[in-house]
Amino acid sequence: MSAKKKIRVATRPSLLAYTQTMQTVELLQNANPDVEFEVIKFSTQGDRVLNRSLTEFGTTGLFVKELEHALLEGEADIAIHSLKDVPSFHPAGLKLVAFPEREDVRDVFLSRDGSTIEQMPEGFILGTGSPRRRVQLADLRPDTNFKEIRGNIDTRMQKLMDGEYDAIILAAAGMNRLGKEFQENLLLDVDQCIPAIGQGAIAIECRDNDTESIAIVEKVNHEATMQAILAERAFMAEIEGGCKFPLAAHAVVSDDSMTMIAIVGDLKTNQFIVEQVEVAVSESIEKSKELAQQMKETCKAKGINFYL
Ligand SMILES: NCc1[nH]cc(CCC(=O)O)c1CC(=O)O
Repeated sequence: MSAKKKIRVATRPSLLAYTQTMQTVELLQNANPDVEFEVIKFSTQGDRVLNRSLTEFGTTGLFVKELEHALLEGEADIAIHSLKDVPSFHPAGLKLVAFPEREDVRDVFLSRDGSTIEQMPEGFILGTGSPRRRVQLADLRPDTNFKEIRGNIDTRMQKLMDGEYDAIILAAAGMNRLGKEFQENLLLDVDQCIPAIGQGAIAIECRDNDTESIAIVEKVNHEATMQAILAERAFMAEIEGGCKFPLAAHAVVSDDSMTMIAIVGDLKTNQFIVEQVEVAVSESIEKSKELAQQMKETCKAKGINFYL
């Protein structure tokens, strides 16, 4: 009998990254019972990786570079990412192959005392570093005092409990994957706070010439998820935006139709524009790009400067 095929899976070591990698490996294992999967953690430390990848891949994608480097160097066969962290520019030789079914796409408004956003006291302190969350929350509650926050989910929740903030915002997907419970009424509707491009989705990346790994990985792809996120990312690439200015797009595919709701804004003034389209799935990529162009024009006409 021939030896079992073995696939080396690259993950970041953070609790969320590792947990969602293990959950994705379980899907892969069920779909490929004869394959053995070995998970390898690649930390962000190490000058060799950092120096090389910074010049090779530019300055975005801080959470994916080490893993992509491991793929290119043949130290791993597949890499598992939060799609939200994967920039639209894609390095040569690699391919995003599969996107398992998306988790909850919504953001959670996590307050220290369980109050909803409507119930918060005047001038409450909200911890978020995301321009996307900031402009939308400022719209819902113009009296919000924003304060920068960093760190992983546990760190952020601890800072909330310590009283540094009255509320914070986290993606429901991360909370769910870590098994952290929260009040259902703290979930923000998609039209209250449009999620980030790719939010709630996992991307599995391979070397583009590694047909064997690609065949194994493709089995866990979820078609409707893939169509939706490819449309969101086409929109993002056309806008040419990262996470420095307020940008959001969320697509839902159902049967042959796709709806997309998107915002582009200006962090200086908290102004933003919202657009919604419904198109046939067959033209979703094209129409998403058109929407991006059209929104850029609207911003120009209204004097909204989103390139900062
Ligand atoms: N920017 C960090 C990040 N990247 C992916 C997730 C988890 C949720 C997801 O997979 O979309 C988070 C945390 C958060 O925004 O709360």
